[in-house]
Amino acid sequence: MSHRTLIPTISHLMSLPTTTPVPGVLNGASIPSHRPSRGGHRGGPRRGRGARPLGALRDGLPSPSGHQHGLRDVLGSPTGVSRGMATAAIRPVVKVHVAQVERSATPSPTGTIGRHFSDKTFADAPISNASKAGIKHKFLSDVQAATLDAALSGKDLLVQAKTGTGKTIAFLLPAIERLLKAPAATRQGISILVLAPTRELALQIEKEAHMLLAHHPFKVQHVIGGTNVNTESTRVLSSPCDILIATPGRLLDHLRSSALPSKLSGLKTIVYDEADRLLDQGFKNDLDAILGFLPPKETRQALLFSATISQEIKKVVAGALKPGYTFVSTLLEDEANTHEHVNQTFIISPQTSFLQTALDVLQADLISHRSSSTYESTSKCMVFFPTARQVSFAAEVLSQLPGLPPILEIHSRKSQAARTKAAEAFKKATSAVLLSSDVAARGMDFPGVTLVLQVGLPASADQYIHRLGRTGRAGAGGRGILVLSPEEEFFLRTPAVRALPLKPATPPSSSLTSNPSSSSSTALTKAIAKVSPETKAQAYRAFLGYYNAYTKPMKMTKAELVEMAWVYAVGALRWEKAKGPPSLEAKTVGKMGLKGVPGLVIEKGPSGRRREGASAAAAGTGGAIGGREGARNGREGGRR
Ligand SMILES: Nc1ncnc2c1ncn2[C@@H]1O[C@H](COP(=O)(O)OP(=O)(O)OP(=O)(O)O)[C@@H](O)[C@H]1O
Repeated sequence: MSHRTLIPTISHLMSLPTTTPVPGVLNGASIPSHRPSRGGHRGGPRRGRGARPLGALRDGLPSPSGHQHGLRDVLGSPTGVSRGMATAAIRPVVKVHVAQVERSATPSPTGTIGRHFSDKTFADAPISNASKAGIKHKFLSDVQAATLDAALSGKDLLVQAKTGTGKTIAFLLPAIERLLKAPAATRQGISILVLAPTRELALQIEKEAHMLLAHHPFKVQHVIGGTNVNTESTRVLSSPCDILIATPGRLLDHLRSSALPSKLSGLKTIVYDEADRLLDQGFKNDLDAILGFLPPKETRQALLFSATISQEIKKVVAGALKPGYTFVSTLLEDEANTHEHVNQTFIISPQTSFLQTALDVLQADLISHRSSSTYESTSKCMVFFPTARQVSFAAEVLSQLPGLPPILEIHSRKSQAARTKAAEAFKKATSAVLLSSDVAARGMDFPGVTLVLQVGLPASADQYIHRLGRTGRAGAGGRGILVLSPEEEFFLRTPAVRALPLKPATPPSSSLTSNPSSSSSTALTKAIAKVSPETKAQAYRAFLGYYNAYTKPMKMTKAELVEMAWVYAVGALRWEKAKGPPSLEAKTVGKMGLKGVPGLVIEKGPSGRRREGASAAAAGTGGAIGGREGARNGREGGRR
């Protein structure tokens, strides 16, 4: 028997300017680039166009695109919207339509209470039997129910719905259905193009598409970075492909060098998954170029989906959508954009104790998910660090420690084969720890994640929300813990974060007291001692690069930042004090604006190194901070 409640789903019809942006150009010239007075990076650093911080460049992450905004801010009252949109280019909402979606507390197929599931069934939905046969779920989720009709009618949609509520089916299903109904003569080449910001997400969407296409004649393929471009090109061009799932950088490579553009001339639907991410600065150039190869937007449907809609996206959506597009949000007004069933806490800990705190939290989760009969644990944790290099360091340390489940790592410094392997292993694992940078922050659907642990400052409130969204998916429960240092506490005071139900937590036993004689602490110290100086030097450089972008909100001078990095090197990485700080390339120091700041060691060239300021001196290793990594990972739009 189902207990039913009526939950409003709010759909806004937006009127767009009479000045249509130039086809094929995102964020066309008609859209002013000034930021709204509200929103933007109120607590975090705001990064201007073209001014990507080094911390971001290092690991290839572009500027955080903005804060999470409450529904009122996104949709707004008429005044709120005009303020939120802040331009004449996108006019205020002219019509508000409040639909009702019936939610059901009927247990979902996974046995959990599906709080984000409607009581519309796929069996009764206006879709083909072939699609019905491919779907294993019974009830449509809120976002699926709220968007199906509009998407089937061919409208352009901008959709916001919480993480893990089934957005993938919400865009794939109607696109496939529309393709099915299209005259056979128009189904030439690639009809549906799905863009995703990371390779892992593209592969995951492809899998979901395979499931939906099980009883359809259509074929799906992917083009993603990190694999052989020529092999990929041959596969896509010589085999049937109705649906292409792509990361922007690699897609552009193909568009520029192969016959792919002609295969896309009949494109019917373009999907932007993690739309706010795809439309931010990190992908802008690639996206602009891609759209230049596609037929005009008037001839195709565009579906933009994300759990977060930042201020940035509001300024650029008009380039991707047709005028008169529909905005759908399944978030209720004033509702926090995270799941009620995911308990969120934070711990304040010095950065030098971060790894000990993480270890204690992981061990506590392991114990709390241990079966009293079999003694097996179902603890499955994702641990996010700000940079790829910090992930590498943590992985080298934690994988040496006994008593932990398998330690997996996924970040931009790993080969694609290793990344895919780690993602697959974590999907299948009953108990494991996945250490990750932001490459796995969005979209990834790992079943049964019991805990998301975020260690260190998240790049933005949105990024915090997306990372947290790796747990509590499809109505399941989960827990989120954020570990911040006193310097990073400003993050909690930013308006978007204050709106979240984040509560202080008592740190696990040994981490803050850091009793050096405790066995866990001793084991950790020994493990850190075995990590290579190069890994530590890279973690130091990455740390410096990342936090360099946050000196303003941390209310720090550059000299204090350098000092903080040195404390981190000695205290957290156990870098040998007598060696002096790991060296940095002069050009990197220049880019970071740290020239002349005391406490840095700058490489002079192949022959030696030069000290800046007053710290200890000694020989060290070379290596760039982020520029090279940024360039390498730029194909995913600068993901970490
Ligand atoms: N109608 C449904 N009923 C039950 N489970 C569903 C339904 N639709 C999707 N799911 C499952 O919910 C999980 C999350 O789906 P999906 O990955 O599409 O979420 P999402 O909203 O795109 O998340 P994110 O914002 O993190 O990208 C998947 O395991 C998917 O199989």
